[in-house]
This record gives sequence, structure tokens and C-alpha cells, in this order.
Amino acid sequence: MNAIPHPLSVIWQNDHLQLLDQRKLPTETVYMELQTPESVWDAIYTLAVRGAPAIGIAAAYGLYLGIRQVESMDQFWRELKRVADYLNSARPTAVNLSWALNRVQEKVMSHQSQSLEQLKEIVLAEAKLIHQEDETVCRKIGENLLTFMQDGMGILTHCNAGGLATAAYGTALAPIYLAKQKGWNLKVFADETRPVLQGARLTAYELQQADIDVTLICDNMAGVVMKQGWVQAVIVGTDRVAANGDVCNKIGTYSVAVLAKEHGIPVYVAAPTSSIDLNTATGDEIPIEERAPEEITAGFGKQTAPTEIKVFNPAFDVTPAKYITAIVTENGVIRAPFANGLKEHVHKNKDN
Ligand SMILES: CSC[C@@H](O)[C@@H](O)C(=O)COP(=O)(O)O
Repeated sequence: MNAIPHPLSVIWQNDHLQLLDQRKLPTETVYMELQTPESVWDAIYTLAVRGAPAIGIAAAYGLYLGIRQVESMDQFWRELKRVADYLNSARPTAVNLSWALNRVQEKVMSHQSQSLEQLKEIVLAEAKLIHQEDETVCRKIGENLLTFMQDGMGILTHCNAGGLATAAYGTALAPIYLAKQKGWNLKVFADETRPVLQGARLTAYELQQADIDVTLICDNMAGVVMKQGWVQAVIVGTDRVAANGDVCNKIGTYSVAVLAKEHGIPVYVAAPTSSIDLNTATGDEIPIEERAPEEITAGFGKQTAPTEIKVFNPAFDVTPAKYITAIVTENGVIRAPFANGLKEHVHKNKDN
């Protein structure tokens, strides 16, 4: 099997950014050619590129697109900050967005004595490094998660934390790809993930491409699938882990975790260390994006609710730490009590 069977979500092509337009999947494979930070902002906001690590990578390249034509040092530093703040405003919840933009800015600030052209090159080089490192990070998360898995297991996942959401492999789906390479047969249940259907359009698609046994279910079927005894582990990604271990992820993750606890099924959160936000004390402090009501009332162009109905459409929810069995990063496994474990984990791995 190909190590990475799905199309890549982010590609740096000579002098511009190519993004796989994930809104068109699973029926069309179309790449967008982006030359400006405005077009990158738009791609992030409209979910053409989505998934916490992928939006961080795209934004880092977007920052380069925003400063590459400046003509003076003054303008460089002004634009660097302005474009970073602008890109960071595209979506509020995934901490990977600000993490990537801060990382690029910090890198360039530590090279202030360089020439203007060198500074621009440093911005691009750091974006490329974040991109490359993400593949390694995902692979290691997969290896660490694999230690909890066995041939034949049933896995339930929610949303898409797969290769499409990252540079490659994904976070929650990485162990599933690695298990396939070992010749294991896992049975994956993909929640369709209302309202935007990342599970149906993206997870089911990329696992099918990889010839992995995947069954698509509606979100409200997770309970019955667990009750049948078909699920031995829930594995999900995350957009931000708070300092106390509360986990923010796609709307519906909380319900899945509560159901899993009732059925005695472990819940593993696949998280790059960059998704751990020690500056956010608890899940209550995480800004939750609310999206347009039309995602619910007229998803994919067909009206399915009365005109002007009142709608609540949060894109994410927070699963309290007590429902989480373990948070698995590229650097290891963190278990309760999470507050100490997360702090230690982040500090220990800071300079790796
Ligand atoms: C490795 S991706 C982790 C999360 O970003 C993912 O689970 C998720 O919630 C994505 O939401 P999305 O709104 O599609 O960007």
C-alpha cells in the first residue's frame, strides 16, 4: 500500500500555495492556486482547507505571501504583524493557527540583523519546516497510539483528523494507516459529522482510498454501534487541549465521549504537542466558533428547515477531561491527572 494514499491537502509549489479544495470532496479533486494572504484567509474561513494542523501550515505560507513583496525593513515588520493578526482572525478555535503564526514570527525576530531578502527567506523556510515536521509528528502520534490497538479492533472516529487535516497521515487516523501497513484489519466506524459532514466526505473517502474497512454511520447511530459491541476504542483529534485536560474538538465529540464512558470504551485524543494550550486554563475559556445557520438549514444547497428558523450552530464542543482515557502526542502519552501531566509534557518537549 502507498504510505499516503490520499491527495495532499497543502503543497508549496515553487512560488505559491496549492490547497486541495476540501469542499469539493469526495467527488472532485481540485487544487486552488493561491498567491495572496487574502485568498488563504478565505480558504481557511470557508473550509477549503480545514483541520487544525492544516490551517496552521496554510497560514504560515499565507504569512510569507503577505510579506514577500515588501520593499523596506519598516514595512516588513509592520506587515509581518498585520498579516499574522489578519490570518489568525480566520477561525478562532484551533490553537494551531496562532501557534504556527507565532512560531514564524518568533523565528524571524531572532534573526533581526539579517537583510530584508534574508528575512523573507527565513519566513518561507520556517513555513516549510512546520509543514515537513507535521508529517513526522503525525507518524509518531500514530506509532504511540498503535500501542493501544490490536488486530481486528473496532474504532470509532468523529470528524476528519486524517491526512486531509494535516501534512500527511493525520492524527487520529495515523494509527489506522500504520496498522494497515502491519497487515492488521481494523474496522473503522466514521461518524458522518453533521452539519458539514467531514466524516462522510473526508474520513470515509480517505480510508476507502487506502482500502481500509470503514463503515459510515450518522452521528446519532454511535450509541447503537457501541451497544452492539463493535467498538473497542474511540480515537479523535483535537483543536485545542486546555491546561486541565479538557479537549475541544468538532461538535459532537462530547456526545461520543459520554456514550463511550457509558459503554466502558476508552477515548483516546490524538494531539500534536502544538495543540496543547497551557495559556487556556479550562475548556470554558476556549473560543468556540459559531458558523452560519445555513450549514444546518440548507446544507449543500437544499433547504431542510423552515425559513428563518432559530438555529444554534457551534462548530466545536469541549469534552471534559474526565471522559478522556489518554491524550497521545508525538512525544508520548498523558493520562489523568492531566493538569500536571500536560504541563510536564509541554515543558519537557519544548526544545525538541
Ligand atoms: C487533526 S485535525 C483535528 C481537528 O481539527 C478536527 O478533529 C476538527 O475538529 C476539524 O474541524 P474543521 O471544522 O473541519 O476544521
